[in-house]
Amino acid sequence: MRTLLLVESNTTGTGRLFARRARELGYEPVLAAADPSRYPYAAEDGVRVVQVDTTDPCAVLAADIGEPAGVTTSSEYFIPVAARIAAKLGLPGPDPDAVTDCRNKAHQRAILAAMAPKCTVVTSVAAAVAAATEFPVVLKPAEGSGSVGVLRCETPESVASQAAALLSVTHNERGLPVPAQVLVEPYASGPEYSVELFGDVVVAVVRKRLGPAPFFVEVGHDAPASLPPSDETALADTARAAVSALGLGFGAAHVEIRLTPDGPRLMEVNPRLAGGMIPELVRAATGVDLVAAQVAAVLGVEPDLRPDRRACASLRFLTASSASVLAAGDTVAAAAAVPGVVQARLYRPDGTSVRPARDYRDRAGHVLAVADRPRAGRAAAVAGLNVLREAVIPERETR
Ligand SMILES: Nc1ncnc2c1ncn2[C@@H]1O[C@H](COP(=O)(O)OP(=O)(O)OP(=O)(O)O)[C@@H](O)[C@H]1O
Repeated sequence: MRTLLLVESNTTGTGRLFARRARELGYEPVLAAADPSRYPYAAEDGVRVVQVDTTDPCAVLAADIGEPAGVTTSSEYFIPVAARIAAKLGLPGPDPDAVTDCRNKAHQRAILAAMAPKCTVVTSVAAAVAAATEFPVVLKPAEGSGSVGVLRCETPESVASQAAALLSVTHNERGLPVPAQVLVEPYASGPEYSVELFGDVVVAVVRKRLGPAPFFVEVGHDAPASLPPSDETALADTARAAVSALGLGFGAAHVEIRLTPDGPRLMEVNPRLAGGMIPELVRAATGVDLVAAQVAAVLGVEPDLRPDRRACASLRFLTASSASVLAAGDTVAAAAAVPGVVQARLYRPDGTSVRPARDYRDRAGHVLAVADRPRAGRAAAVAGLNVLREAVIPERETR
């Protein structure tokens, strides 16, 4: 049996699509997982799961994984392990050292200094306060994703408390150790975009919408970004240059860039597909299936990156503005029935508490809309979100 080995998966968003796309290409997915209970979709979709210590490439190779024809992951945390396993098996994949280094933001900033905000890497609260000379600054952990722990700070006091909070974290949400390093950077102003690259092909430039400061929660995305061609070219050139400088270039890369008054400034290069349903957004806008392309690339199959449409797709995520509880009622069906909306979802069951969002984990659902024109796409997504929002009941109204 020809198999695709998935080394863990993301738990939200596009995780289960990797297994589905493998099957569509004629390969059977096998999911290696330390804790299979994270992935209810595996049982629902009949995906074979092998329980193993996925932090150790040798342990995975020694497990009952058959003879994979390709290896990949949709989880940020396991990109280096998947790359090492692919390399050991002589299968297509990214350079393991390049993806390992890339996951450390301090390393990234050192390589990409000319393209990114000036960054100081600190290991103590006092050093963080000393590094914050002009406000606002942004503090963030050296390793992480989904904007977890990323905070805009306006005062030395908030720098001190955020640095202390970040330095007290020793393990990430998967229980893996994280370096005791914090980045302190000047705040770069301007709208933010992501360039969705595949190899050196720009598949899409996406406009990112953020929730209220001091957090950086992605609350919406629009594709295409509808920029003047010169700005689009500047973003694409910056993304390609960054990926190349980091020694990446295999498969998908998700490159986040702010367009500041002084030109493009890199926020981050991710050596993977975008999360946050962006691959679904890109597929709705262009017809290019980035998940299928990534699965094809690791299997050594030519990925199909040809767009077959020019639609305008908009995603809007559901968040709460005060402490709330979810009660779906008929809101999902009602939001899905809004003209232009092609997908509406709530992520958690009735009765789940929802707090104002600090990072991606606090998002409670989303709406995806498609239209012929950018403004119509955005309007449909907002209209759908307004309907879905009725599922979020402020706690004060439930007392
Ligand atoms: N120096 C900065 N100036 C302005 N905004 C910043 C800066 N650094 C980070 N941000 C904002 O915070 C967001 C998250 O930062 P970063 O990408 O480093 O964290 P992350 O946890 O890897 O998030 P993600 O997985 O969403 O990319 C950025 O997309 C950007 O909006």
